[in-house]
Amino acid sequence: MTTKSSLLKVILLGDGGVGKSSLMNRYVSNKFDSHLFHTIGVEFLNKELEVDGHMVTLQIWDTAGQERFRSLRTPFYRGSDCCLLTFSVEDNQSFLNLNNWKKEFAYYADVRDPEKFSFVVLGNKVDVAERQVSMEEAQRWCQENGGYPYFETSAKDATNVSAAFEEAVRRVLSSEDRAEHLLPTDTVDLFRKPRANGSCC
Ligand SMILES: Nc1nc2c(ncn2[C@@H]2O[C@H](COP(=O)(O)OP(=O)(O)OP(=O)(O)O)[C@@H](O)[C@H]2O)c(=O)[nH]1
Repeated sequence: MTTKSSLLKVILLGDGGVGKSSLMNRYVSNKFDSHLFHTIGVEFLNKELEVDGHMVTLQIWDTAGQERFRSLRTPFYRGSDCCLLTFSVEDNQSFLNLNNWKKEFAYYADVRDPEKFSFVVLGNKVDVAERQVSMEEAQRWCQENGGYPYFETSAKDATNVSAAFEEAVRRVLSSEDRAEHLLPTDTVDLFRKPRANGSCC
């Protein structure tokens, strides 16, 4: 087991109101607020965890999904190790918009090959009775877009929230340039080069 912790940046993207802030708060603080305000710009929280023997400091960036905050969020995409594309299963438009979110991320994060980047897709609010997006539809979209892992989550009742974030870490650690991600958190690598499937600041 490694004793030093690696720093990984994970970013949550998706339409306003799909539950990005709620997923982050559930995962980091194990709390849920049914009256959250919209995020303005970006916010981030850190969480330490161990995945398959690796100590990791996960830096989770929560972004504003509303279109009017686009220019405030996009500068923070660069350097992400994994992107959690989030929609709400009770809102079909938020599912249809996943393509736009993927494109926006790839453009501003300077990702050359989105099929190889570590995207994970979250269908949130599975606790609601009336869904507009089926699990099969979402899985099909993931298959057609590079075979991204798909998780049906609920920030409200905590379904699959930890599993989704842990999968994000596994994807990054098992990616081709794994060694690059194992820098301890107290190290600044001045020579860090842009990754083949992503970018860094
Ligand atoms: N039923 C249910 N409601 C949820 C869930 N997750 C979030 N919500 C509710 O959905 C609303 C929006 O949640 P947020 O977490 O603020 O959504 P967001 O994606 O961060 O929104 P922006 O900040 O505008 O981008 C809030 O009222 C939450 O309480 C969930 O899993 N189930």
